[in-house]
This record gives sequence, C-alpha cells and structure tokens, in this order.
Amino acid sequence: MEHSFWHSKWESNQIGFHEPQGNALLLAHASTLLQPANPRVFVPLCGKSKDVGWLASKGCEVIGAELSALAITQLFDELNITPKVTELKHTTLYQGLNITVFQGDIFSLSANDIGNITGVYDRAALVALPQSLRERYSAHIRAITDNAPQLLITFEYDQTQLPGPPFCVSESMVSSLYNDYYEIALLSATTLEGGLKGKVDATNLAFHLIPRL
Ligand SMILES: C[S@@+](CC[C@H](N)C(=O)[O-])C[C@H]1O[C@@H](n2cnc3c(N)ncnc32)[C@H](O)[C@@H]1O
Repeated sequence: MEHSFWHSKWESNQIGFHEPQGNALLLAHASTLLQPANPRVFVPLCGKSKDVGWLASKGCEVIGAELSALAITQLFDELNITPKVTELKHTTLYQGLNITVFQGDIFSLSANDIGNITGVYDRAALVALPQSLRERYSAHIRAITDNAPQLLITFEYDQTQLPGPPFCVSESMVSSLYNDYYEIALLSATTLEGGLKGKVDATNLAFHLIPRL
C-alpha cells in the first residue's frame, strides 16, 4: 500500500484494525516474548496498539516502528505518557518510560537504530502488506533484528472474497517466507468470531518463529 493510504486511514480515523482491549493471542502466547531476561521487543507497524503498553507493563523495553505521527501521538496520549521527541535525519524518535517508537518508513530503519532485540511481535504488520512487499519486509525484519524469535499473528481466509488489507497469510506463506531461517511452530488456529470485517470466515493463526541454529 502507498504511505498515503495509511496516512488517510489515520486522518479519517478508519482504524478498524485497532483493538481497544489489545490482542487476546498476545495474552495467550506472551511467554514466547517474555521469557528472555531483560526482554527488548520490537513491534513493527505498531499503530497505537494497546499491546505496546501491555508489553511495557510486563517489564519489556518496547521498540515500535510506525509511519503515522498521529498514531504515535495517540499511542502515548492513551498511555498518559508525554514522550520526548527527537528529530533524526531519517526518522523521528518518540521516547517515554520503557517505550521507544520510530516514526517513518520501516524500511529506513537499521539494526543500529533499534539495537539488540530479543523478540519480534508481529500483529497486523505482515498481513497489512501486499504480497509484493512481504518478501522484502520479512527479510528486512530478520536483518534488523538479527533473526530474533517472533510471535507472528496472521489471518487465513479466502482472498478472493475480500481485497485486503488485512491480506490472507496462510501457514504455507509463512513457511515460504521464514522456513529457511526459523523453525515454525503453529501455536494456535482459532476461528475469528464474526468473520473478517463481518464478511468472510477467517482463521487467526499464531506462530512462534524460533531461529535455526
Ligand atoms: C493494520 S495496521 C496495524 C497496527 C498495529 N500493529 C495493530 O495491531 O493495531 C498497520 C500499521 O502499519 C503502519 N504502516 C504501514 N506501512 C508502514 C511502513 N512502510 N512503515 C511503518 N509503518 C507502516 C500503518 O500506518 C498502520 O498503523
């Protein structure tokens, strides 16, 4: 999707992807991210996800990446945190307590920017991208996190029934993107109550990607 697509979604508050109560599958599978000592969790395409604050409340240092400044402002506002804002050459940094969010295109971030990462939480990030970008995105996430383990949540549904985003990312698609680098454990496959956008039957898949040694 063009950047303008996402900016206009935020400007018009058309953010149906946002979960006001946070994501239930994160709660179910949080141990995949919380287990290491001093967890530093990267949340790509974080929006104003409640999961950012939840991970921070569990003792994680959370590093987010998000295109929309509006989303980031709302994220910190809703956490009652006034972030320190620093303009860098290629990004703007928002920092408050144990949360740092980089504003800008995820593809402009480097490993140096985000530092050591113990886990990646990908909810509504990979599935937000069209097929043409997913290979580049998955390689980029691996590169900047040094193949950190991931908790990856996707939707599987009949793509002919709905244009996306979110796009269908099936188990075989996850495998073709990540299998060379990670052992892929399917943690759960649950029916999405009410269907996707109330229109099409869908399954919510949660994967733990464990780096191959
Ligand atoms: C479907 S939303 C998901 C947000 C969040 N993960 C959640 O669970 O609510 C996708 C988000 O990715 C952001 N985004 C899209 N393309 C991006 C890019 N190239 N770099 C950084 N953020 C991007 C959008 O602004 C949007 O907030």
